[in-house]
Amino acid sequence: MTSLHASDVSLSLSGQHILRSVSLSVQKGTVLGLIGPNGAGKSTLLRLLAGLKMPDAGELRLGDQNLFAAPAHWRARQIAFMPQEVVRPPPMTVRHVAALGRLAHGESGGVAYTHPKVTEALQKTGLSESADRPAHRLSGGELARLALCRMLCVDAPILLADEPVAALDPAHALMVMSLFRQAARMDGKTVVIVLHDLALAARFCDKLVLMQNGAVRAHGEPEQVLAEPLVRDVYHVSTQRIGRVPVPWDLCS
Ligand SMILES: Nc1ncnc2c1ncn2[C@@H]1O[C@H](COP(=O)(O)OP(=O)(O)OP(=O)(O)O)[C@@H](O)[C@H]1O
Repeated sequence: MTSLHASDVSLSLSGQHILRSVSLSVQKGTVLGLIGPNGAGKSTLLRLLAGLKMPDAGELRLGDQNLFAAPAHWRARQIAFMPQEVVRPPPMTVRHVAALGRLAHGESGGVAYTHPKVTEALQKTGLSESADRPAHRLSGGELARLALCRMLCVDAPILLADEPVAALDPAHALMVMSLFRQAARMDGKTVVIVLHDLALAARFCDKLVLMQNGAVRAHGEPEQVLAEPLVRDVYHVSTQRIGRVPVPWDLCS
């Protein structure tokens, strides 16, 4: 049930084609990286996969269930979504903000606040010691980890995260990418992550979808998708390899 599929999905906004016949599948227990240049359509596609926006054409399915035919409260328990823009929360403790993730299960107040999933998510995101701090005073990177923590508190089988490591230092970025991989491998979650860091994409994702101008330019194993000619053509950069991991090196004219 927890595989996620987009079939021939298209969307126009303000008269512009934003997504053009996009198809992809993500299997349970795998991490899919969604990569591509700024404006390629990654966030828009992720919002569609989360059921937050309907396509003009095409179909989105969770297993064999049409995403938009299912009730919203069912979707809220199946899919946890971390948006690109992390909003500074009102004056509440870190644990209170994390516990908002339990609203998907109709849980609030003390039930949510003391839920074992909240304690576990705080620990996994390195926020246990900050649990009683005011969340609105956190740094940008700490806020990003809190958004991730709240997403984990939902305990949904599908995790969709839009640039979850963009604001993180290298240690926390590695920790979060390991966390996603572990969620897929150990807990059988279905994970889709929007990423700009090609090295992290190569190392931690099972499959990559490379988007360009609202369409899928390439999809498959990281080594195929991150082949030098393709990266050069789409991103206009050359790469140097550290082992099998490509690192953007120079701008190409
Ligand atoms: N409401 C809207 N109306 C018109 N155009 C929009 C709207 N929302 C997004 N777009 C356009 O759709 C395109 C894709 O945006 P999207 O945010 O999905 O790209 P992205 O690949 O996530 O980019 P980035 O890497 O910069 O975050 C962009 O050109 C953007 O300007």
